[in-house]
Amino acid sequence: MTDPGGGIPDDLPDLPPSDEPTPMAEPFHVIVTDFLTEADVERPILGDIARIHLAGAVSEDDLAGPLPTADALIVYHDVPMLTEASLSRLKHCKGIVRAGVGYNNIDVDEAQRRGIPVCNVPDYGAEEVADHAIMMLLAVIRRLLPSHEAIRKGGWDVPVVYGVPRLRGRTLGLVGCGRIGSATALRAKAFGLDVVFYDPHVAPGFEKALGVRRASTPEALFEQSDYVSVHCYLDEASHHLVNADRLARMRSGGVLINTARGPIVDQEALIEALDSGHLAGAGLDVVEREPLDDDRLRSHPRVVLTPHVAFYSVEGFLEMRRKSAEEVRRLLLGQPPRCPVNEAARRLCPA
Ligand SMILES: NC(=O)C1=CN([C@@H]2O[C@H](COP(=O)(O)OP(=O)(O)OC[C@H]3O[C@@H](n4cnc5c(N)ncnc54)[C@H](O)[C@@H]3O)[C@@H](O)[C@H]2O)C=CC1
Ligand SMILES: O=C(O)C(=O)COP(=O)(O)O
Repeated sequence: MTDPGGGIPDDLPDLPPSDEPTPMAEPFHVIVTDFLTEADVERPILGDIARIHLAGAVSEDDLAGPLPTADALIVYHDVPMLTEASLSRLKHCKGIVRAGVGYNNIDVDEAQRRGIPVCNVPDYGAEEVADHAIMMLLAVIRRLLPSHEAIRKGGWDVPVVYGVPRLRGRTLGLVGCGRIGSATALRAKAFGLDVVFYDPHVAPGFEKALGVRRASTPEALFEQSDYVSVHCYLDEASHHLVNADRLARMRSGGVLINTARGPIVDQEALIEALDSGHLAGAGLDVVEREPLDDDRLRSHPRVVLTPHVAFYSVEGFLEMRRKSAEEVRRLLLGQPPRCPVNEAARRLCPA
């Protein structure tokens, strides 16, 4: 897929300073596993030391041939999972860079066992995702799509909004309050929402600094919330964290927004809560299996869907590509990486 808003940015970094190691006679081999169809951003950053191969893989099998030659990988999201099978094919890989925040599509533990450093790009599109979450909340609550559809069909259907609640004074619960959760909290406060979060890993006192409240358990969060927006990462602990029991604890007429990862929400439980009327609606940028294969969600009148695009802006996407290529450059040259996610990568950082 080609980035529709892509192109070469004006502010690409200068060529490497002359005290860097001399480029090798035999260039490194960087494989971009999926998604990209042009390396116009990556080549100016890596071209003096590496050849870039766009594998265009849509399944792990597609990577079987190219992987043994890789000195580094840039991984997007189209390959469903970079598992042990793929990692075992890497013979001299100096590092894997996930071009994005969530690295749940890479078996990081297996990479660790093999001593392969893994890094991500955690800082390129938090504001876009927060904007997207708020947009979805507003669209669901203010019934944007039914209104729009009615007009498209020739109507001017005022009753479509009857029953819409006032936003100010309601409570938004955030599951996870890291970069994106915090950015969503700040936006929600500007709308007059009371914000509460559940996040077992953020430091005490964080809530005061942000001007929000903290719930001590997921149950407490759901019980206090009219609306819930999901912003944690996907791991074993957060898989199906949003389940039937917790949805039932939400105030009636609630709305669930998920811009994080589909499997954090039990999709069956969500559909039941929508169909029973307990939930007034949902906004989903991510679903359990992508692309969406469930017609009940696709055609649901109170669900707003987008195809995993919350991160996207022209500027954010270019920033992510540039930061990914710069990280690969550091790994290839044996320099400390900027954003290590496993111990093998952290070991390259000075103490
Ligand atoms: N839809 C999209 O386009 C995008 C989605 N994402 C997703 O959003 C997630 C969050 O991104 P950031 O805020 O940048 O990450 P972050 O690492 O800054 O924040 C994640 C927060 O979730 C918390 N957390 C982890 N497990 C939890 C649990 N079981 N319960 C409650 N909180 C928990 C962590 O303590 C952390 O504070 C990413 O991991 C990624 O999956 C990220 C970028 C774009
Ligand atoms: O950066 C992230 O984590 C994202 O979700 C961005 O989208 P992707 O995962 O690349 O489909």
